[in-house]
Amino acid sequence: MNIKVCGITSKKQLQQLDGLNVAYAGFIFYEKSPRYAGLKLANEDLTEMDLDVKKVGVFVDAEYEDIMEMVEKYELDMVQLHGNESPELCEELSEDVEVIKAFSITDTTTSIDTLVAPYDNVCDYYLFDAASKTAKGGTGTKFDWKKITDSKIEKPFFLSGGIGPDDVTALKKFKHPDFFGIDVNSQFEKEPGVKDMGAVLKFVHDLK
Ligand SMILES: O=C(O)c1ccccc1NCC(=O)[C@H](O)[C@H](O)COP(=O)(O)O
Repeated sequence: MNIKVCGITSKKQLQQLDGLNVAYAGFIFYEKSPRYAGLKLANEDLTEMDLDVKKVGVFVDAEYEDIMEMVEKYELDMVQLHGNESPELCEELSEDVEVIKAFSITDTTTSIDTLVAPYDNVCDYYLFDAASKTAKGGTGTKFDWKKITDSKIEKPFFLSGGIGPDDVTALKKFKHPDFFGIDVNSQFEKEPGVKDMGAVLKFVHDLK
C-alpha cells in the first residue's frame, strides 16, 4: 500500500518523512489552505535534497501556466488537481507531469464510475476524498468506502478523507483491484501544516 502524506510545509518534516518509507509527500499550492506551502518552503528546500519520496504539488482550479511554473520551480514529480479541473487541462498537464485527479465524494454520489469516466484517458491516478462545505480538502471527513468497493474504477487510485491512526484494521481489510495507496493529512497533525511524525511513523509501521 503506497502512502502519501499531504500538507508538508517545512524542510525538516520533509527530511523526516523521506526516512519513513512513505512514497509521496504532498505540498499544497492553494493560497486559501492553512497548509499553503508557497510562503513556507523555498524551492531549494525541495530541489537540493536527494529524496526518495516523490513530490506532489496540490492545486485547486489553477491555470496550466501557474501549475507548470510550480512544477519547474519546485521540481515536482506529480500534480494533484483538487478542484473542478477539466479533462482538457488534465490532458495538457499529463504531457509534462504525472497527474492525480481528485474527486470529492458526497453522500449523494451515486456512481463513481460515471464521475471519473471523462478523465479515464487523461490522468495517471485518481484520488477519492470526502466533499466538504467548508474547505476543499484536509477536513478530516470520511466518506462511505463502499461507494468505492461497488465501483469498477479501472485506474490506480488513492483512498483519502479523514484517514487516521484508528483506521489500520479497516485499511488492511479494504480490497479493490485498483487500490494503489492512501493519502493522509489532518489526522496526523499537531496543527495545520505541522505533522506529528511519531504518529506517522507508528501508522506506517502498523500498516506493514
Ligand atoms: O489539505 C488542505 O488544506 C487542502 C486544501 C485544498 C485542497 C486540498 C487539500 N488537501 C488535499 C489532500 O490531498 C488531503 O490530504 C485530503 O483532502 C485528505 O485530508 P484529510 O481529510 O485531512 O485526511
